[in-house]
Amino acid sequence: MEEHHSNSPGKLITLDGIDGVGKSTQIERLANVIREQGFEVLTVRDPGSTEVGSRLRAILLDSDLVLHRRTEAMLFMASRCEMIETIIRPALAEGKIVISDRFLLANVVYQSVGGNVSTETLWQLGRIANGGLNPDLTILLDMPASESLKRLGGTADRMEMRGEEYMESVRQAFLRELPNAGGTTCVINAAQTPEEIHNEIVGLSFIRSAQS
Ligand SMILES: Nc1ncnc2c1ncn2[C@@H]1O[C@H](COP(=O)(O)OP(=O)(O)OP(=O)(O)O)[C@@H](O)[C@H]1O
Ligand SMILES: Cc1cn([C@H]2C[C@H](O)[C@@H](COP(=O)(O)O)O2)c(=O)[nH]c1=O
Repeated sequence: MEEHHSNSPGKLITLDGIDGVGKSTQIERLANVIREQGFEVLTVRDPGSTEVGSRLRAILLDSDLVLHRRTEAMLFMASRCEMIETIIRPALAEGKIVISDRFLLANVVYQSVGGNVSTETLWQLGRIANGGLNPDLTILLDMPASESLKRLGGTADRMEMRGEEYMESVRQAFLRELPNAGGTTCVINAAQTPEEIHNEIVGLSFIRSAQS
């Protein structure tokens, strides 16, 4: 399968990182800034953003189903495939800026840690499921799991129930696997105020050049 970044007029930006680092908070701010520059922006959530993706999200995160780790991985990939083919690709073809809350990088790190599926297998399966679509920019928000998990309220989902040690291992895997995400990548310290993080994101040369 030929590997290519989105070669459509649009751009695919993804934000990722362990639970609680502040992805949703930053995506909202970033989308507003890019819209103010006159671009059409679409935000999506992985897993989710389609009917089947929302149903798979419920199965994956909130059900008590026991899943083999490869089953878990491929269900996330199935959700992403539907989101790419029915939502993301058409938006890119129309020249929109698509910002995704998570993407294949999360799949590789969350489903490889503590399981018996290698990162190499997950990258290979995930790239097939994505039809070869890579992000143009991946922003990794990074901070210790011991701090990010303090920010979470409510009922823990399947991944959060695996505990702090698992989440810190996922954090380390994010840092290790980021270079394989394709396109431009960057790490931003998430242990700052929302404003400081936002200013770093909008200051990225990729973001500034997309606006020029
Ligand atoms: N820079 C920050 N400093 C302190 N608290 C923050 C910061 N950014 C977000 N928060 C708070 O942390 C919580 C999680 O934020 P947010 O939902 O944006 O994170 P997330 O990475 O999307 O989380 P999840 O992965 O669980 O969806 C929210 O209560 C939010 O208000
Ligand atoms: C895309 C993707 C996500 N996950 C995990 C990561 C989180 O714990 C949840 C998603 O919920 P959030 O509100 O975005 O934090 O699912 C995963 O394990 N594998 C994936 O491919």
